[in-house]
Amino acid sequence: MTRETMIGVIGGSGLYEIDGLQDAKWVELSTPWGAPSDAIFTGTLNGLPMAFLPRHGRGHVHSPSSVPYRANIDALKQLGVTDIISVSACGSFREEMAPGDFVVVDQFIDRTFAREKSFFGEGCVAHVSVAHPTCSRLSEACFEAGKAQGVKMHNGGTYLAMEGPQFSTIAESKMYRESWGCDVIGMTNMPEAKLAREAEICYASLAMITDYDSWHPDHGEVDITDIIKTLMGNADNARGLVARLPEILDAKRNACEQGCDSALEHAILTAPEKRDAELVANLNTVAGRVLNR
Ligand SMILES: CSC[C@H]1O[C@H](OP(=O)(O)O)[C@H](O)[C@@H]1O
Ligand SMILES: Nc1ncnc2[nH]cnc12
Repeated sequence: MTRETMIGVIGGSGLYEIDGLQDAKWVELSTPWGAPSDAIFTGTLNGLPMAFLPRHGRGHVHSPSSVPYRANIDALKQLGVTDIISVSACGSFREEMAPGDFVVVDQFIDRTFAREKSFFGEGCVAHVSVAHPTCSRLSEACFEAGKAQGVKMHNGGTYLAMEGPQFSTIAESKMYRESWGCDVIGMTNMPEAKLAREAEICYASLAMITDYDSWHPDHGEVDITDIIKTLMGNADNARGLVARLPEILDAKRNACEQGCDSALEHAILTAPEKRDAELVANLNTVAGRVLNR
């Protein structure tokens, strides 16, 4: 099955707008899961359709715990987004992953606990695999685009998703780094990546390193003022990286070889006659492909 590529960029802290889109407009959408974080900026970038959504809203209104993750993914899917690039500010647990570097994340440890994590539930139960939570084809494209942009890129890394909003204690930071083998830490990629998989959208995560969290003996504790300074430079590089994606990604593509866009094929366990009609109606955008056949 060939499909038209449409890129969705979720901009994290410091990335609230992108430029260079042709025929650009802000689109307001509603979803069964509430309103998305903000209106979505749509247009084409060098011939490729693109949608940009600031995760925290313009002006940074939503905290990591209150970002409407389900509404964001549903709204991007409504627009026809096939590939999500999630851009996030992160702390680093590795000396060699320095502030200013980007990491193409390929694994997560989810320590969040105060968020809705699934579109499914009572009356329509589904279990998708997130063993490989990011799309390798899309991640590779981000890695190449970052290198072309001149950013120091790291290919692969484990992202610890914490609830926040406070940063970690030194004991937590050392545990995530030494015992759990994590590479970076942030507050937002979970449940975002899980929801993108449930919605059958390819997902890649670009972690922009802003600090060394609190484990590093020479860097002291996380300082939000330093983070913001680093974010300014990072955000320009993130915009540059995104602008290079149309040179790398095909405008039409085949089904995802990894199966991101068929994740729901056998995932729904609830028998058709036992399904909750209201939930099924709410799932129309994300799971209509399998529920309506
Ligand atoms: C600006 S420091 C903490 C803040 O930054 C990250 O946001 P995002 O992932 O949206 O870039 C982190 O997760 C926290 O929300
Ligand atoms: N050290 C850190 N911990 C959690 N989220 C972050 N975002 C940026 N730096 C972070």
